[in-house]
Amino acid sequence: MNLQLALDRLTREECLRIVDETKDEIDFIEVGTGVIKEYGMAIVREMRELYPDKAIVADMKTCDAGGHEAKQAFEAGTDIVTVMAFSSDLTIKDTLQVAQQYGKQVMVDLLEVSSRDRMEQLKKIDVRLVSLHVGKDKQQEGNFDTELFSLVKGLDFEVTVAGGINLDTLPDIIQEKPDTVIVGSAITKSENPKEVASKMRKMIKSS
Ligand SMILES: O=C(CO)[C@H](O)[C@H](O)COP(=O)(O)O
Repeated sequence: MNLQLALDRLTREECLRIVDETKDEIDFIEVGTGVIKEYGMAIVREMRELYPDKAIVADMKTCDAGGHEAKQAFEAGTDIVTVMAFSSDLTIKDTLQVAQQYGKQVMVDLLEVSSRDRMEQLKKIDVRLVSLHVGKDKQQEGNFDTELFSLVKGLDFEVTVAGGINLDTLPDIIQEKPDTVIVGSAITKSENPKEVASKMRKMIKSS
């Protein structure tokens, strides 16, 4: 199981400081959507140059022009791009095709998707990696709930999970054995990001 650090609602300087502090505790660096909107591909390129051996996720949250946006992010050095599950199949297929050309991956974000039919369709178009996700605004009604795992039960996806995950909720999530746990604010907004990331890493790696 991997730990992915999500960098959201942060300045470039804060992103660089937090990654520097936590780099030994995390497996993936996620450059968040808002950070990309602020700094563009330049910050993805900068992370690639600073951390050549770390896996980088560009949280593009693409919902159209999939091939073009994927190419932008892969050219900047990312390993994984995100595309929304509610997008047209054509958008997802184009994104997958570009990822294949670069030898990289696509993570399909399941934000607001609750239908097993959609999951079956995603399987049919060869989606491999999905993200069970409770969005930032939706977190006002509650953080990631393990009930969400029912959406992917019995389907052969690589599964990541995200949505307000913290030290208290992590143990129940680990029980469900996702491939990757994505954590943002519980680490980035804490007084000691390294300490929180380190505790999470220990819990994840000892499971
Ligand atoms: O994609 C995101 C928001 O849309 C975040 O990266 C993801 O939810 C993880 O951050 P947090 O732990 O703060 O919820």
